[in-house]
Amino acid sequence: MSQQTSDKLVIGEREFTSRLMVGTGKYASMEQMVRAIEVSGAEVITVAVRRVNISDRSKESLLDHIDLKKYTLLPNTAGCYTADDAIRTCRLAREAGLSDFVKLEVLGDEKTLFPDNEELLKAAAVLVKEGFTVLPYTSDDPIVCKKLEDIGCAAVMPLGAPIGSGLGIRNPYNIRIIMDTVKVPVIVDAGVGTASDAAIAMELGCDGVLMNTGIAGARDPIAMAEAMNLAVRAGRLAYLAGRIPKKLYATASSPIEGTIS
Ligand SMILES: CC(=O)[C@@H](O)[C@H](O)COP(=O)(O)O
Repeated sequence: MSQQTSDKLVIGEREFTSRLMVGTGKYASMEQMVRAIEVSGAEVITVAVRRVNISDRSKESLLDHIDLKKYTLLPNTAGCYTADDAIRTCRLAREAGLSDFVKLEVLGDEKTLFPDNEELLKAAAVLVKEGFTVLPYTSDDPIVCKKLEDIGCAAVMPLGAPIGSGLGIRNPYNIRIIMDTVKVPVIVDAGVGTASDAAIAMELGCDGVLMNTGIAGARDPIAMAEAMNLAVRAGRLAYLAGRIPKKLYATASSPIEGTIS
């Protein structure tokens, strides 16, 4: 079996072949979103619970456009600023039959959209106890990630950069420390701007990448979805293959030993 087919991403009791997770916001149309998701090869799709009409499922909803047999839905708590609000949103998502596999976001402020880690830890503790599989969006802080793992989160999702910024992986050193610190999967979430950002995250050894704006905001979202698909797979393969050590000086590519003088 090749590395590509045997190399699964395992989160809690779920298993995935693709290591790319994608969002559903900011597309020009539902048709464009559906096509981009398909081309991205993603199996996990995150949807803001606030965007789903859960009170009246007879009305048109974002979910009408997603093949729920094909994709794993990851409801998220985008727009929640307190633990209570995020907990309530997850409960609503579960009661409405969306999923108990949730991306937990508790934001600190509207300008940075950075996580409020204090509220995040509170919400994660409650939701894990209630049986949710919790994937928390957090800052790139190894101590917070360790606390989230100890609480029982199934993965940690440190930001690469602020949501929607496209700044890429701003602190690869912290991401590496997080990977040394926790045993649960590390999924870089937010800030990925282009394919090389995704490849860098994967080459660092991250278990996956979650993104939305980098694809939906591109001039050609379908082409970018394909680029991200390839970049995540290329980065993963390069990580598994093992990069050569960096050296200051040259080493000849054609060795001189054994040559005919
Ligand atoms: C879709 C979603 O969950 C976002 O909140 C996520 O954090 C992605 O961020 P980018 O839009 O920067 O990729």
